[in-house]
Amino acid sequence: MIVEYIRYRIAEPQRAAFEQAYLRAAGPLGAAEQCVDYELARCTEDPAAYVLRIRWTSAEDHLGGFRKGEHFAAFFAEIKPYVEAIEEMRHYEVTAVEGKGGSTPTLYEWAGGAAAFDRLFSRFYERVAEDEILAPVFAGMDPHHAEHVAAWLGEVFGGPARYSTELGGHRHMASRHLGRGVTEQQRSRWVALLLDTADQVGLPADPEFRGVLAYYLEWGTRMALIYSGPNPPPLPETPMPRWDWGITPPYRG
Ligand code: HEM
Repeated sequence: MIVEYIRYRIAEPQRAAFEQAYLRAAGPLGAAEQCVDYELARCTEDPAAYVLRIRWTSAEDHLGGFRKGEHFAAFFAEIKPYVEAIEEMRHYEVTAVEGKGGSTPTLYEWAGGAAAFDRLFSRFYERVAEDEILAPVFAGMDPHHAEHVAAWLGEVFGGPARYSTELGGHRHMASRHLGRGVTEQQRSRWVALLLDTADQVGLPADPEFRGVLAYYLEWGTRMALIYSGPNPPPLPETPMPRWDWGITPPYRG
């Protein structure tokens, strides 16, 4: 991913036409498979100053793909009159300094922090031990298993990086499922029992949180099934997944 910044200086008489032109240019720009997203911002202190920010899948995709592709002509036809007004047009690499602010609580905070995840998984594995479908799968389980899975989900939901720094990280977690031959029946029972336990231990029941929780559990258990099966993919060397609210941010009415 690469970020392109284009800075314009547009005098007052042309501003409305300039923004209208970009509204039309946004059609072909947004249709391009090389374009991740884009925004045009106007400076509040100096309204002649505009910055167009476009995230491209890569600089090569931008220059070789988009510029030579089917959408460029329609895009450029709209913005051509303003090329002279460009003050800067360059690609930037995002550094390690990036992140989210505190305007939206993390899923971890919303759930109730470490105590909530510990409560969820300690109760869950008590119930697993009494469940005829799941008990055999976890018969030889590590005594710290519930605590480790709580640390995993806490980190994935935006909490402290304990699983990746102290407990082996993404690769280790995936490796713990290798060769276990988890069945679809076991997987779906795991999900159903965990969601029911979330009710039992009083995790937030709002649609947004529960929607994301169910989304994560469906994804995670299907990944566990794949890793436990006969042809597992290579173990992940990537950082742990980080889950977010996606298109359903928390409702605070
Ligand atoms: C979202 C879904 C899942 C998550 C987040 C998850 C998480 C984990 C983690 C973090 C570990 C390693 C614990 C450690 O570091 O000691 C683990 C191990 C294990 N998982 Fe999962 N898992 C999921 C789904 C499943 C499913 C569906 C099954 C089977 C029905 C399963 C069976 C096991 C077993 C048997 C182990 C080894 C337990 C032990 O000996 O300690 N997992 N899981």
